[in-house]
Amino acid sequence: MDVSAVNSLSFEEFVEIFGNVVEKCPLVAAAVWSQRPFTSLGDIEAAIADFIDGLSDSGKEGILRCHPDLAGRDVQRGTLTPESQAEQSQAGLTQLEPEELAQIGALNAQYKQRFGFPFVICARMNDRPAILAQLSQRLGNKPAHELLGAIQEVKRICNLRLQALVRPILPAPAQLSSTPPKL
Ligand SMILES: NC(=O)N[C@H]1NC(=O)NC1=O
Repeated sequence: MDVSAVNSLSFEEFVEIFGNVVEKCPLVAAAVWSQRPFTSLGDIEAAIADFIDGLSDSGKEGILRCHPDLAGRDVQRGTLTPESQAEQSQAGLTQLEPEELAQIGALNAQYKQRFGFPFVICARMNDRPAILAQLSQRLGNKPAHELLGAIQEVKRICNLRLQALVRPILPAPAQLSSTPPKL
């Protein structure tokens, strides 16, 4: 759909379609709907980013806590959202060997113990080794720094989900002149 089609959606339709651009947080879509008309895909992204940035730390943590663990219980149970399923599958996280599952499970638990929210990373922009390396590396971050870094990842995931839903505005085609240029 293009941006003008987005602008013509009712509140209910908008939340139905955009309710999971931030995982399990339809409130984000509900909050930005009133900012229509949007001028571009980037404009929608910016409205969402502004809303998230305006949340308190506990609000940001709430957003992170709505994310499923990577290669976690929801993967095993088949209860991921369709978006998360596609992302985790693309990063190779839905078909891990038992040792890899145990390794990522232990690191996820350590991360959650340290920061109080699950490890979040844009799976589509990383492969399995990069995700494991980031998980180990980010465990060493200071909590305030990690909260902001994790929220950046939420925005990356959101941007890719938005791109799957909205066509960017294409530049208008150049006008063809009917009279040949004078030489
Ligand atoms: N925990 C976590 O990062 N979850 C996610 N990342 C991603 O790209 N999709 C998700 O559901």
